[in-house]
Amino acid sequence: MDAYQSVGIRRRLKRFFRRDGRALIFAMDHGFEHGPTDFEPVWEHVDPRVIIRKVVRAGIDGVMMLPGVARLAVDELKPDTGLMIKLTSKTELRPKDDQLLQSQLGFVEDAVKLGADAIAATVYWGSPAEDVMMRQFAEIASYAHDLGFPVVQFAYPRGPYINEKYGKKEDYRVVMYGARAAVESGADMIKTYWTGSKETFAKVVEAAAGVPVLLSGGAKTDNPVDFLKLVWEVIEAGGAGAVVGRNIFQRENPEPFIKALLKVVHRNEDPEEAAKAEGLL
Ligand SMILES: O=P(O)(O)OC[C@H]1O[C@](O)(COP(=O)(O)O)[C@@H](O)[C@@H]1O
Repeated sequence: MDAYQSVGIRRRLKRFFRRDGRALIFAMDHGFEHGPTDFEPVWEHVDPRVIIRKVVRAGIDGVMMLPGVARLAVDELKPDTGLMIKLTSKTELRPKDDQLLQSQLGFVEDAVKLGADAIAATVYWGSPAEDVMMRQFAEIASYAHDLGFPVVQFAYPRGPYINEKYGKKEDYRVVMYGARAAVESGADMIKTYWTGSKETFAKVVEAAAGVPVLLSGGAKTDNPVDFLKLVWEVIEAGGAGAVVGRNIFQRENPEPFIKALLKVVHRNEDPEEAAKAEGLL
């Protein structure tokens, strides 16, 4: 018979993933990680209530945010919207070299009190501060699992040695390495970078050995169809979906775009067809 924790982890993961095993999750931790200037393209979205109301109305599967934003905006969520609370971040105010460390800013109990369904933390694999983040993730994951909560690792390789040896953090060998390190350190869901092709992203998915790999959205694309095509390739490569921030909240009217994304993620719809159906083309 399964331990209570295992049942809890399975049940809470289902709040994000539909029967197809895929999810589209909205990322809303930028006010801290990048600063409020990230919202300048559509300033009204700086109020988390405003943008969370829109993404929930559009049918998003889950949302990710820091504890303080959850306190402001969770009333906008539907009962079945998955809530992911991230417990680490860093500001862009600290010295550049220190930005290769994500620090812990909240605790597992805080996420539990807020009604989280999953708990997230970032590890910058390859950073000079990798050791600190490994320990941080281990402590968060161990306690979260004890309480029956799944843990999500934002596995973001970055550091001087990576650039020296591989040239860029998006090299598939690096991304694949980070995803595998996330699996081996106990992650139940992984978010990472696009590797440039379906073939190489498929290797990242394979290296994750069945732990769902989701795309980290990245900077907003001018043409929304370009992002829809990127997500389509992720799904074709075996990815489990995407966690998207700027490509949603930096668009004036994000709802049709989200609905098109949901068609691509959950119905394998052709990106241009999905865009047309939502009036984006
Ligand atoms: O590491 P970067 O490139 O600064 O981006 C970090 C941001 O990207 C995310 O992981 C995903 O958001 P985006 O879709 O805007 O890239 C956010 O959760 C996080 O704040």
